[in-house]
Amino acid sequence: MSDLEGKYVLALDEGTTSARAIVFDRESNILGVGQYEFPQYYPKPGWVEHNPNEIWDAQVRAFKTALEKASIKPEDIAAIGVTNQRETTIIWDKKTGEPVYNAIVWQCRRTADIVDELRKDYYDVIKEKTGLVPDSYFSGPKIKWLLDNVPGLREKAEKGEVLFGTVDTFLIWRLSGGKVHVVDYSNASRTMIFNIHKLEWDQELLEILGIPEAILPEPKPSSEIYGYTDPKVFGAEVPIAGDAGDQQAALFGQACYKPGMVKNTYGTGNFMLMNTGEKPYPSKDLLTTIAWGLNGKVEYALEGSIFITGAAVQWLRDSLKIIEVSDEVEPLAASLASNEGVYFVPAFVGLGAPYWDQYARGLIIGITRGTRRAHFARAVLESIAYLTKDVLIEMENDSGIKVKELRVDGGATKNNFLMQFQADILGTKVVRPVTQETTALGAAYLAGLAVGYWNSQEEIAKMWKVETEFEPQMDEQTREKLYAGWKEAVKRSLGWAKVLKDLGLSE
Ligand SMILES: Nc1ncnc2c1ncn2[C@@H]1O[C@H](COP(=O)(O)OP(=O)(O)O)[C@@H](O)[C@H]1O
Ligand SMILES: O=P(O)(O)OC[C@H](O)CO
Repeated sequence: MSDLEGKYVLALDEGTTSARAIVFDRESNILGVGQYEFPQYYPKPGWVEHNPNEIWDAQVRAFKTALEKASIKPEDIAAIGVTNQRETTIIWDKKTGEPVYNAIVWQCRRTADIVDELRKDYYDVIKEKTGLVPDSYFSGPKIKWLLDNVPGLREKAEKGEVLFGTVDTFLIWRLSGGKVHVVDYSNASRTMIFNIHKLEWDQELLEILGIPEAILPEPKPSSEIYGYTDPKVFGAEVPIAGDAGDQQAALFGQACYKPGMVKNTYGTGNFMLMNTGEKPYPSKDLLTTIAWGLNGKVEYALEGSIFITGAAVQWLRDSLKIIEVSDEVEPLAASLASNEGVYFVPAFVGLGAPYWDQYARGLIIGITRGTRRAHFARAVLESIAYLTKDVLIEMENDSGIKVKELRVDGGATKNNFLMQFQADILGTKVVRPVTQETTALGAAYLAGLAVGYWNSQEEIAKMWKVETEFEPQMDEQTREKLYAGWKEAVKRSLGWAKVLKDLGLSE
Protein backbone atom coordinates (compact mmCIF):
# COMPACT_ATOMS: atom_id res chain seq x y z
CA MET A 1 0.00 0.00 0.00
CA SER A 2 2.81 2.42 0.88
CA ASP A 3 3.85 2.92 -2.74
CA LEU A 4 0.31 4.23 -3.34
CA GLU A 5 0.58 6.89 -0.62
CA GLY A 6 0.33 10.41 -2.01
CA LYS A 7 -0.81 9.09 -5.35
CA TYR A 8 -3.91 9.70 -7.48
CA VAL A 9 -5.99 7.95 -10.11
CA LEU A 10 -6.45 9.38 -13.60
CA ALA A 11 -9.60 8.75 -15.64
CA LEU A 12 -9.61 9.31 -19.39
CA ASP A 13 -13.21 9.89 -20.48
CA GLU A 14 -13.38 10.00 -24.24
CA GLY A 15 -16.91 11.07 -25.21
CA THR A 16 -18.76 11.72 -28.45
CA THR A 17 -18.00 15.41 -28.59
CA SER A 18 -15.00 15.89 -26.29
CA ALA A 19 -12.13 14.12 -24.58
CA ARG A 20 -11.84 14.68 -20.86
CA ALA A 21 -9.32 13.68 -18.23
CA ILE A 22 -9.88 13.90 -14.48
CA VAL A 23 -7.53 13.35 -11.55
CA PHE A 24 -9.20 11.88 -8.44
CA ASP A 25 -7.91 11.35 -4.93
CA ARG A 26 -8.87 8.52 -2.58
CA GLU A 27 -11.96 10.40 -1.28
CA SER A 28 -13.17 10.79 -4.91
CA ASN A 29 -12.37 14.51 -4.87
CA ILE A 30 -11.56 16.05 -8.24
CA LEU A 31 -8.09 17.61 -8.30
CA GLY A 32 -7.79 18.56 -11.94
CA VAL A 33 -9.83 18.41 -15.14
CA GLY A 34 -8.84 18.78 -18.78
CA GLN A 35 -11.41 18.84 -21.55
CA TYR A 36 -11.06 19.45 -25.29
CA GLU A 37 -13.66 19.18 -28.04
CA PHE A 38 -12.83 17.65 -31.39
CA PRO A 39 -14.51 18.09 -34.79
CA GLN A 40 -17.56 16.11 -35.92
CA TYR A 41 -17.77 15.17 -39.58
CA TYR A 42 -21.06 14.63 -41.41
CA PRO A 43 -19.96 13.62 -44.95
CA LYS A 44 -23.52 12.67 -46.03
CA PRO A 45 -26.98 12.86 -44.42
CA GLY A 46 -27.05 10.34 -41.58
CA TRP A 47 -23.26 9.73 -41.64
CA VAL A 48 -21.08 10.67 -38.66
CA GLU A 49 -17.27 10.39 -38.43
CA HIS A 50 -14.40 11.42 -36.16
CA ASN A 51 -10.72 11.63 -37.00
CA PRO A 52 -8.97 9.20 -34.58
CA ASN A 53 -5.84 11.38 -34.58
CA GLU A 54 -7.95 14.34 -33.47
CA ILE A 55 -9.48 12.22 -30.70
CA TRP A 56 -5.97 11.20 -29.62
CA ASP A 57 -4.63 14.76 -29.68
CA ALA A 58 -7.60 16.00 -27.62
CA GLN A 59 -7.11 13.17 -25.12
CA VAL A 60 -3.38 13.87 -24.73
CA ARG A 61 -4.01 17.60 -24.23
CA ALA A 62 -6.74 16.71 -21.73
CA PHE A 63 -4.53 14.55 -19.52
CA LYS A 64 -1.68 17.08 -19.66
CA THR A 65 -4.06 19.85 -18.55
CA ALA A 66 -5.60 17.69 -15.82
CA LEU A 67 -2.18 16.86 -14.35
CA GLU A 68 -1.12 20.50 -14.58
CA LYS A 69 -4.29 21.74 -12.86
CA ALA A 70 -3.81 19.13 -10.13
CA SER A 71 -0.15 20.23 -9.84
CA ILE A 72 1.07 16.66 -10.07
CA LYS A 73 3.47 14.71 -12.27
CA PRO A 74 2.77 11.61 -14.39
CA GLU A 75 4.65 9.44 -11.84
CA ASP A 76 2.15 10.54 -9.14
CA ILE A 77 -0.56 8.53 -10.90
CA ALA A 78 -1.23 5.11 -9.34
CA ALA A 79 -3.37 3.86 -12.22
CA ILE A 80 -5.22 5.00 -15.34
CA GLY A 81 -8.82 4.05 -16.15
CA VAL A 82 -10.17 4.50 -19.66
CA THR A 83 -13.82 5.02 -20.57
CA ASN A 84 -15.25 5.88 -23.95
CA GLN A 85 -18.07 6.57 -26.36
CA ARG A 86 -18.98 3.01 -27.25
CA GLU A 87 -19.47 1.20 -30.60
CA THR A 88 -17.44 3.80 -32.56
CA THR A 89 -15.20 1.81 -34.87
CA ILE A 90 -11.55 2.38 -35.78
CA ILE A 91 -9.19 0.30 -37.92
CA TRP A 92 -5.51 1.22 -37.98
CA ASP A 93 -2.26 -0.01 -39.46
CA LYS A 94 -0.44 -2.31 -37.05
CA LYS A 95 3.03 -1.04 -38.04
CA THR A 96 2.50 2.70 -38.39
CA GLY A 97 -0.43 3.13 -36.00
CA GLU A 98 -2.15 5.29 -38.62
CA PRO A 99 -5.93 4.90 -38.99
CA VAL A 100 -6.94 3.57 -42.41
CA TYR A 101 -10.15 5.64 -42.43
CA ASN A 102 -11.99 7.98 -40.09
CA ALA A 103 -13.70 6.48 -37.04
CA ILE A 104 -17.29 5.51 -37.87
CA VAL A 105 -19.28 6.94 -34.99
CA TRP A 106 -22.02 5.08 -33.10
CA GLN A 107 -24.63 7.51 -34.42
CA CYS A 108 -23.71 6.85 -38.07
CA ARG A 109 -26.48 5.22 -40.15
CA ARG A 110 -24.41 4.22 -43.22
CA THR A 111 -24.80 0.53 -42.42
CA ALA A 112 -28.62 0.55 -42.40
CA ASP A 113 -28.79 -1.63 -45.54
CA ILE A 114 -26.28 -4.17 -44.16
CA VAL A 115 -28.37 -4.38 -41.00
CA ASP A 116 -31.65 -4.79 -42.93
CA GLU A 117 -30.13 -7.87 -44.61
CA LEU A 118 -28.90 -9.28 -41.28
CA ARG A 119 -32.30 -8.74 -39.68
CA LYS A 120 -33.99 -10.95 -42.29
CA ASP A 121 -32.04 -14.11 -41.46
CA TYR A 122 -30.19 -13.58 -38.22
CA TYR A 123 -32.32 -11.38 -35.96
CA ASP A 124 -32.84 -14.06 -33.32
CA VAL A 125 -29.28 -15.45 -33.54
CA ILE A 126 -27.82 -11.99 -32.98
CA LYS A 127 -30.22 -11.19 -30.14
CA GLU A 128 -29.55 -14.47 -28.40
CA LYS A 129 -25.76 -14.42 -28.68
CA THR A 130 -24.97 -10.74 -28.31
CA GLY A 131 -28.00 -9.42 -26.39
CA LEU A 132 -28.32 -6.65 -29.01
CA VAL A 133 -31.13 -5.63 -31.35
CA PRO A 134 -29.52 -5.60 -34.84
CA ASP A 135 -29.01 -1.90 -35.68
CA SER A 136 -26.51 0.38 -37.43
CA TYR A 137 -25.58 1.54 -33.92
CA PHE A 138 -23.18 -1.36 -33.32
CA SER A 139 -19.57 -1.97 -34.46
CA GLY A 140 -19.80 -5.27 -36.40
CA PRO A 141 -21.59 -3.84 -39.47
CA LYS A 142 -19.31 -0.79 -39.34
CA ILE A 143 -16.25 -3.10 -39.53
CA LYS A 144 -17.83 -4.90 -42.48
CA TRP A 145 -18.47 -1.56 -44.21
CA LEU A 146 -14.82 -0.56 -43.81
CA LEU A 147 -13.54 -3.92 -45.07
CA ASP A 148 -15.88 -3.70 -48.08
CA ASN A 149 -15.25 -0.05 -48.93
CA VAL A 150 -11.65 0.91 -48.12
CA PRO A 151 -9.56 -0.27 -51.09
CA GLY A 152 -7.20 -3.14 -50.20
CA LEU A 153 -8.31 -3.26 -46.56
CA ARG A 154 -9.83 -6.75 -46.60
CA GLU A 155 -6.56 -8.26 -47.88
CA LYS A 156 -4.60 -6.42 -45.20
CA ALA A 157 -7.07 -7.58 -42.54
CA GLU A 158 -6.76 -11.19 -43.67
CA LYS A 159 -2.97 -10.93 -43.40
CA GLY A 160 -3.32 -9.44 -39.90
CA GLU A 161 -1.67 -6.16 -40.95
CA VAL A 162 -4.38 -3.94 -39.44
CA LEU A 163 -6.12 -3.84 -36.06
CA PHE A 164 -9.69 -3.06 -35.07
CA GLY A 165 -10.67 -1.31 -31.90
CA THR A 166 -13.41 0.64 -30.22
CA VAL A 167 -12.04 3.94 -28.91
CA ASP A 168 -10.88 2.46 -25.57
CA THR A 169 -8.84 -0.13 -27.46
CA PHE A 170 -7.29 2.51 -29.70
CA LEU A 171 -6.37 4.76 -26.76
CA ILE A 172 -4.87 1.90 -24.73
CA TRP A 173 -2.92 0.75 -27.76
CA ARG A 174 -1.45 4.23 -28.27
CA LEU A 175 -0.87 4.86 -24.53
CA SER A 176 1.08 1.61 -24.30
CA GLY A 177 3.22 2.54 -27.29
CA GLY A 178 1.53 -0.06 -29.51
CA LYS A 179 2.07 -2.96 -27.10
CA VAL A 180 -1.41 -3.71 -25.74
CA HIS A 181 -4.40 -4.66 -27.93
CA VAL A 182 -7.31 -5.32 -25.57
CA VAL A 183 -10.98 -4.49 -25.09
CA ASP A 184 -12.96 -4.94 -21.90
CA TYR A 185 -16.10 -7.10 -21.87
CA SER A 186 -18.44 -4.11 -21.57
CA ASN A 187 -17.10 -2.53 -24.77
CA ALA A 188 -16.86 -5.90 -26.53
CA SER A 189 -20.54 -6.46 -25.74
CA ARG A 190 -21.39 -3.49 -28.02
CA THR A 191 -19.77 -4.88 -31.16
CA MET A 192 -22.49 -7.38 -32.22
CA ILE A 193 -19.78 -10.01 -32.76
CA PHE A 194 -19.15 -10.87 -29.10
CA ASN A 195 -20.87 -13.76 -27.37
CA ILE A 196 -21.93 -12.30 -24.01
CA HIS A 197 -22.52 -15.73 -22.47
CA LYS A 198 -19.24 -17.38 -23.50
CA LEU A 199 -17.21 -14.12 -23.28
CA GLU A 200 -15.53 -14.68 -26.65
CA TRP A 201 -15.70 -13.46 -30.24
CA ASP A 202 -18.46 -15.44 -31.92
CA GLN A 203 -17.19 -17.49 -34.89
CA GLU A 204 -20.60 -17.75 -36.57
CA LEU A 205 -21.17 -13.97 -36.46
CA LEU A 206 -17.61 -13.27 -37.63
CA GLU A 207 -18.28 -15.52 -40.60
CA ILE A 208 -21.63 -13.93 -41.39
CA LEU A 209 -20.05 -10.47 -41.40
CA GLY A 210 -16.79 -11.62 -43.04
CA ILE A 211 -14.55 -10.28 -40.27
CA PRO A 212 -11.12 -11.95 -39.81
CA GLU A 213 -10.44 -12.71 -36.13
CA ALA A 214 -6.80 -11.61 -36.54
CA ILE A 215 -7.79 -7.92 -36.34
CA LEU A 216 -9.74 -8.22 -33.07
CA PRO A 217 -8.45 -7.22 -29.62
CA GLU A 218 -8.23 -9.63 -26.70
CA PRO A 219 -11.38 -9.44 -24.52
CA LYS A 220 -10.59 -8.76 -20.84
CA PRO A 221 -12.30 -7.95 -17.53
CA SER A 222 -12.89 -4.24 -16.81
CA SER A 223 -10.52 -4.00 -13.88
CA GLU A 224 -7.01 -5.44 -14.22
CA ILE A 225 -3.55 -4.26 -15.24
CA TYR A 226 -3.59 -4.56 -19.03
CA GLY A 227 -0.13 -3.08 -19.43
CA TYR A 228 1.80 0.12 -18.79
CA THR A 229 1.98 3.52 -20.40
CA ASP A 230 4.95 4.19 -22.65
CA PRO A 231 7.00 6.90 -20.87
CA LYS A 232 7.53 8.58 -24.26
CA VAL A 233 3.76 9.04 -24.48
CA PHE A 234 2.70 9.64 -20.88
CA GLY A 235 5.91 10.79 -19.21
CA ALA A 236 6.13 7.79 -16.84
CA GLU A 237 5.40 4.07 -16.75
CA VAL A 238 1.95 3.83 -15.15
CA PRO A 239 -0.45 0.86 -15.03
CA ILE A 240 -3.44 1.05 -17.37
CA ALA A 241 -5.83 -0.82 -15.13
CA GLY A 242 -9.47 0.03 -15.92
CA ASP A 243 -11.56 -0.04 -19.09
CA ALA A 244 -15.32 0.24 -19.54
CA GLY A 245 -17.82 1.75 -21.95
CA ASP A 246 -18.92 5.17 -20.71
CA GLN A 247 -22.46 4.10 -19.80
CA GLN A 248 -21.27 1.07 -17.86
CA ALA A 249 -18.64 3.24 -16.16
CA ALA A 250 -21.42 5.65 -15.12
CA LEU A 251 -23.40 2.71 -13.67
CA PHE A 252 -20.27 1.83 -11.68
CA GLY A 253 -19.63 5.44 -10.66
CA GLN A 254 -23.26 5.73 -9.48
CA ALA A 255 -22.57 2.74 -7.21
CA CYS A 256 -25.44 0.76 -8.76
CA TYR A 257 -23.98 -2.51 -7.52
CA LYS A 258 -27.16 -4.35 -6.55
CA PRO A 259 -29.55 -5.95 -9.02
CA GLY A 260 -32.47 -3.59 -9.73
CA MET A 261 -30.47 -0.37 -9.27
CA VAL A 262 -30.80 2.00 -12.23
CA LYS A 263 -28.96 5.05 -13.57
CA ASN A 264 -29.87 7.32 -16.44
CA THR A 265 -27.24 9.51 -18.10
CA TYR A 266 -28.43 12.67 -19.89
CA GLY A 267 -25.75 13.66 -22.44
CA THR A 268 -25.79 13.76 -26.24
CA GLY A 269 -28.18 10.85 -25.91
CA ASN A 270 -29.70 9.18 -22.86
CA PHE A 271 -28.62 5.78 -21.67
CA MET A 272 -30.53 4.02 -18.92
CA LEU A 273 -28.91 0.93 -17.40
CA MET A 274 -30.24 -1.45 -14.77
CA ASN A 275 -27.83 -3.74 -12.97
CA THR A 276 -29.20 -7.29 -13.28
CA GLY A 277 -26.36 -9.03 -11.43
CA GLU A 278 -24.83 -12.21 -12.77
CA LYS A 279 -27.93 -12.98 -14.79
CA PRO A 280 -28.32 -11.73 -18.38
CA TYR A 281 -32.04 -10.86 -18.70
CA PRO A 282 -33.39 -11.40 -22.19
CA SER A 283 -35.44 -8.51 -23.57
CA LYS A 284 -37.35 -7.88 -26.78
CA ASP A 285 -36.79 -4.14 -27.11
CA LEU A 286 -33.95 -3.34 -24.72
CA LEU A 287 -30.33 -4.44 -24.90
CA THR A 288 -28.85 -7.12 -22.70
CA THR A 289 -25.31 -5.96 -22.17
CA ILE A 290 -22.27 -6.60 -20.01
CA ALA A 291 -21.97 -4.16 -17.11
CA TRP A 292 -18.41 -5.14 -16.18
CA GLY A 293 -16.05 -7.97 -15.50
CA LEU A 294 -14.68 -7.67 -11.99
CA ASN A 295 -13.32 -9.97 -9.26
CA GLY A 296 -13.50 -13.02 -11.54
CA LYS A 297 -17.23 -12.48 -12.28
CA VAL A 298 -19.23 -10.83 -15.00
CA GLU A 299 -22.29 -8.75 -14.20
CA TYR A 300 -24.94 -7.83 -16.73
CA ALA A 301 -27.27 -4.91 -17.34
CA LEU A 302 -30.44 -4.12 -19.23
CA GLU A 303 -29.99 -0.98 -21.30
CA GLY A 304 -32.28 1.46 -23.05
CA SER A 305 -30.22 3.53 -25.51
CA ILE A 306 -31.81 6.80 -26.64
CA PHE A 307 -29.70 8.33 -29.40
CA ILE A 308 -30.60 12.03 -29.28
CA THR A 309 -31.57 14.00 -26.17
CA GLY A 310 -29.08 16.75 -25.14
CA ALA A 311 -28.07 16.95 -28.82
CA ALA A 312 -31.55 18.36 -29.50
CA VAL A 313 -30.82 21.18 -27.05
CA GLN A 314 -27.62 21.86 -29.00
CA TRP A 315 -29.72 21.88 -32.17
CA LEU A 316 -32.02 24.54 -30.66
CA ARG A 317 -28.91 26.56 -29.85
CA ASP A 318 -26.67 26.04 -32.89
CA SER A 319 -29.02 25.36 -35.80
CA LEU A 320 -32.33 27.03 -34.93
CA LYS A 321 -30.69 29.71 -32.75
CA ILE A 322 -33.76 29.71 -30.52
CA ILE A 323 -31.43 30.04 -27.52
CA GLU A 324 -27.93 31.47 -27.25
CA VAL A 325 -26.63 29.22 -24.48
CA SER A 326 -27.94 25.81 -23.38
CA ASP A 327 -29.02 27.01 -19.94
CA GLU A 328 -31.57 29.36 -21.50
CA VAL A 329 -33.68 26.37 -22.47
CA GLU A 330 -34.87 25.90 -18.88
CA PRO A 331 -36.54 29.28 -18.17
CA LEU A 332 -37.89 29.35 -21.72
CA ALA A 333 -39.59 25.96 -21.34
CA ALA A 334 -40.83 26.83 -17.85
CA SER A 335 -42.42 30.04 -19.16
CA LEU A 336 -45.29 27.87 -20.43
CA ALA A 337 -47.64 26.10 -18.04
CA SER A 338 -47.98 23.16 -20.46
CA ASN A 339 -46.84 22.04 -23.91
CA GLU A 340 -50.15 23.35 -25.36
CA GLY A 341 -50.32 20.32 -27.64
CA VAL A 342 -46.87 20.72 -29.20
CA TYR A 343 -44.71 17.56 -29.23
CA PHE A 344 -41.22 17.05 -30.62
CA VAL A 345 -39.71 13.66 -31.53
CA PRO A 346 -35.87 13.86 -31.69
CA ALA A 347 -35.42 11.05 -34.23
CA PHE A 348 -32.51 12.78 -35.99
CA VAL A 349 -30.67 9.48 -36.52
CA GLY A 350 -33.66 7.14 -36.31
CA LEU A 351 -34.97 5.92 -32.96
CA GLY A 352 -33.18 3.54 -30.61
CA ALA A 353 -34.85 1.79 -27.67
CA PRO A 354 -37.57 0.72 -27.54
CA TYR A 355 -38.59 1.52 -31.17
CA TRP A 356 -35.41 0.53 -33.07
CA ASP A 357 -36.48 2.26 -36.26
CA GLN A 358 -33.45 3.19 -38.40
CA TYR A 359 -35.77 5.15 -40.69
CA ALA A 360 -37.66 7.31 -38.17
CA ARG A 361 -36.88 11.02 -38.51
CA GLY A 362 -37.45 14.01 -36.27
CA LEU A 363 -40.72 15.89 -36.17
CA ILE A 364 -42.47 18.69 -34.36
CA ILE A 365 -46.25 18.49 -34.37
CA GLY A 366 -49.16 20.52 -33.04
CA ILE A 367 -47.85 23.84 -34.32
CA THR A 368 -50.39 26.66 -34.58
CA ARG A 369 -50.14 30.38 -35.32
CA GLY A 370 -49.59 30.85 -31.59
CA THR A 371 -46.50 28.59 -31.43
CA ARG A 372 -43.42 30.40 -30.12
CA ARG A 373 -39.79 29.65 -29.24
CA ALA A 374 -40.95 28.55 -25.81
CA HIS A 375 -42.99 25.71 -27.30
CA PHE A 376 -39.91 24.39 -29.10
CA ALA A 377 -37.87 24.57 -25.90
CA ARG A 378 -40.55 22.85 -23.87
CA ALA A 379 -41.27 20.18 -26.48
CA VAL A 380 -37.56 19.32 -26.72
CA LEU A 381 -37.13 18.95 -22.95
CA GLU A 382 -40.38 17.03 -22.58
CA SER A 383 -39.30 14.61 -25.35
CA ILE A 384 -36.24 13.65 -23.28
CA ALA A 385 -38.49 12.72 -20.37
CA TYR A 386 -41.02 10.82 -22.51
CA LEU A 387 -38.31 8.75 -24.23
CA THR A 388 -36.94 7.93 -20.79
CA LYS A 389 -40.41 6.77 -19.71
CA ASP A 390 -40.66 4.54 -22.83
CA VAL A 391 -37.47 2.83 -21.72
CA LEU A 392 -38.31 2.57 -18.02
CA ILE A 393 -41.64 0.87 -18.78
CA GLU A 394 -39.82 -1.81 -20.81
CA MET A 395 -37.15 -2.18 -18.16
CA GLU A 396 -39.65 -2.79 -15.37
CA ASN A 397 -41.58 -5.25 -17.55
CA ASP A 398 -38.50 -7.19 -18.62
CA SER A 399 -36.90 -7.39 -15.20
CA GLY A 400 -40.08 -7.71 -13.16
CA ILE A 401 -38.55 -5.09 -10.84
CA LYS A 402 -40.37 -1.88 -9.89
CA VAL A 403 -37.73 0.85 -9.97
CA LYS A 404 -37.76 2.83 -6.71
CA GLU A 405 -35.46 5.66 -7.74
CA LEU A 406 -33.68 6.81 -10.85
CA ARG A 407 -30.09 7.95 -10.25
CA VAL A 408 -29.22 10.57 -12.84
CA ASP A 409 -26.06 12.16 -14.23
CA GLY A 410 -24.78 13.93 -17.35
CA GLY A 411 -24.77 17.49 -18.67
CA ALA A 412 -28.55 17.98 -18.92
CA THR A 413 -29.31 16.93 -15.33
CA LYS A 414 -28.51 20.42 -14.06
CA ASN A 415 -31.82 21.41 -15.69
CA ASN A 416 -34.21 21.39 -12.72
CA PHE A 417 -37.29 21.80 -14.91
CA LEU A 418 -36.30 18.68 -16.85
CA MET A 419 -35.57 16.70 -13.68
CA GLN A 420 -38.92 17.65 -12.08
CA PHE A 421 -40.83 16.92 -15.30
CA GLN A 422 -38.99 13.60 -15.48
CA ALA A 423 -40.10 12.62 -11.99
CA ASP A 424 -43.66 13.80 -12.79
CA ILE A 425 -43.98 11.88 -16.04
CA LEU A 426 -42.45 8.71 -14.61
CA GLY A 427 -44.20 8.82 -11.26
CA THR A 428 -40.79 7.78 -9.87
CA LYS A 429 -38.31 9.64 -7.68
CA VAL A 430 -35.34 11.12 -9.55
CA VAL A 431 -32.12 11.42 -7.56
CA ARG A 432 -29.21 13.66 -8.53
CA PRO A 433 -25.93 12.90 -6.70
CA VAL A 434 -23.35 15.42 -5.52
CA THR A 435 -20.71 14.15 -7.94
CA GLN A 436 -21.86 14.58 -11.50
CA GLU A 437 -18.65 13.14 -12.95
CA THR A 438 -19.89 9.60 -12.51
CA THR A 439 -18.54 8.28 -15.83
CA ALA A 440 -14.95 9.33 -15.16
CA LEU A 441 -15.34 8.30 -11.54
CA GLY A 442 -16.48 4.81 -12.57
CA ALA A 443 -13.40 4.40 -14.77
CA ALA A 444 -11.18 5.65 -11.95
CA TYR A 445 -12.75 3.21 -9.47
CA LEU A 446 -12.26 0.25 -11.84
CA ALA A 447 -8.59 1.16 -12.29
CA GLY A 448 -8.09 1.93 -8.59
CA LEU A 449 -9.61 -1.40 -7.52
CA ALA A 450 -7.17 -3.27 -9.79
CA VAL A 451 -4.11 -1.77 -8.09
CA GLY A 452 -5.45 -1.72 -4.51
CA TYR A 453 -5.99 2.07 -4.38
CA TRP A 454 -9.54 1.31 -3.24
CA ASN A 455 -10.24 -2.01 -1.61
CA SER A 456 -13.89 -2.82 -2.27
CA GLN A 457 -17.14 -1.74 -3.86
CA GLU A 458 -18.58 -1.31 -0.34
CA GLU A 459 -15.92 1.30 0.39
CA ILE A 460 -16.79 3.06 -2.89
CA ALA A 461 -20.58 2.90 -2.37
CA LYS A 462 -20.19 4.82 0.91
CA MET A 463 -18.76 7.80 -1.00
CA TRP A 464 -21.92 8.22 -3.16
CA LYS A 465 -24.02 11.15 -1.82
CA VAL A 466 -27.42 12.63 -2.78
CA GLU A 467 -27.56 16.28 -3.86
CA THR A 468 -31.26 16.71 -4.80
CA GLU A 469 -34.29 14.42 -4.87
CA PHE A 470 -37.13 15.24 -7.25
CA GLU A 471 -40.43 13.73 -6.06
CA PRO A 472 -43.31 13.20 -8.52
CA GLN A 473 -46.00 15.87 -8.14
CA MET A 474 -48.18 15.43 -11.24
CA ASP A 475 -51.59 13.77 -10.91
CA GLU A 476 -52.01 10.41 -12.57
CA GLN A 477 -54.62 11.54 -15.09
CA THR A 478 -52.48 14.38 -16.48
CA ARG A 479 -49.47 12.05 -16.65
CA GLU A 480 -51.39 9.47 -18.66
CA LYS A 481 -52.89 11.99 -21.07
CA LEU A 482 -49.57 13.70 -21.78
CA TYR A 483 -47.87 10.37 -22.35
CA ALA A 484 -50.65 9.18 -24.68
CA GLY A 485 -50.09 12.35 -26.75
CA TRP A 486 -46.40 11.47 -26.96
CA LYS A 487 -47.11 7.95 -28.23
CA GLU A 488 -49.26 9.43 -31.01
CA ALA A 489 -46.47 11.84 -31.99
CA VAL A 490 -43.91 9.00 -32.14
CA LYS A 491 -46.19 6.96 -34.44
CA ARG A 492 -46.11 9.82 -36.91
CA SER A 493 -42.28 9.95 -36.99
CA LEU A 494 -41.68 6.26 -37.73
CA GLY A 495 -40.36 5.12 -41.12
CA TRP A 496 -40.15 8.63 -42.61
CA ALA A 497 -36.74 8.13 -44.28
CA LYS A 498 -38.13 4.99 -45.94
CA VAL A 499 -41.08 6.99 -47.30
CA LEU A 500 -38.63 9.47 -48.83
CA LYS A 501 -36.51 6.65 -50.26
CA ASP A 502 -39.54 4.89 -51.78
CA LEU A 503 -40.67 8.14 -53.38
CA GLY A 504 -37.21 8.65 -54.86
CA LEU A 505 -36.73 11.77 -52.75
CA SER A 506 -33.54 10.51 -51.08
CA GLU A 507 -30.77 7.94 -51.74
N1 LIG B 1 -29.26 23.45 -19.13
C1 LIG B 1 -29.35 22.42 -19.95
N2 LIG B 1 -30.54 21.84 -20.21
C2 LIG B 1 -30.63 20.77 -21.03
N3 LIG B 1 -29.59 20.22 -21.65
C3 LIG B 1 -28.39 20.76 -21.44
C4 LIG B 1 -28.20 21.88 -20.60
N4 LIG B 1 -26.87 22.18 -20.59
C5 LIG B 1 -26.26 21.28 -21.39
N5 LIG B 1 -27.17 20.43 -21.91
C6 LIG B 1 -26.91 19.31 -22.83
O1 LIG B 1 -26.07 18.37 -22.18
C7 LIG B 1 -25.24 17.72 -23.15
C8 LIG B 1 -23.81 17.67 -22.64
O2 LIG B 1 -23.73 16.75 -21.60
P1 LIG B 1 -22.47 15.78 -21.45
O3 LIG B 1 -22.78 14.91 -20.30
O4 LIG B 1 -21.24 16.62 -21.42
O5 LIG B 1 -22.62 15.01 -22.83
P2 LIG B 1 -21.65 14.04 -23.69
O6 LIG B 1 -20.77 13.31 -22.71
O7 LIG B 1 -22.60 13.14 -24.42
O8 LIG B 1 -20.88 14.92 -24.66
C9 LIG B 1 -25.34 18.53 -24.43
O9 LIG B 1 -25.99 17.76 -25.41
C10 LIG B 1 -26.14 19.76 -24.04
O10 LIG B 1 -27.00 20.19 -25.06
O1 LIG C 1 -20.27 9.98 -25.52
P1 LIG C 1 -21.58 9.88 -24.86
O2 LIG C 1 -21.54 10.20 -23.42
O3 LIG C 1 -22.61 10.62 -25.60
O4 LIG C 1 -22.01 8.30 -24.89
C1 LIG C 1 -22.17 7.65 -26.08
C2 LIG C 1 -22.54 6.20 -25.84
O5 LIG C 1 -21.53 5.47 -25.24
C3 LIG C 1 -22.95 5.56 -27.14
O6 LIG C 1 -23.32 4.23 -26.94
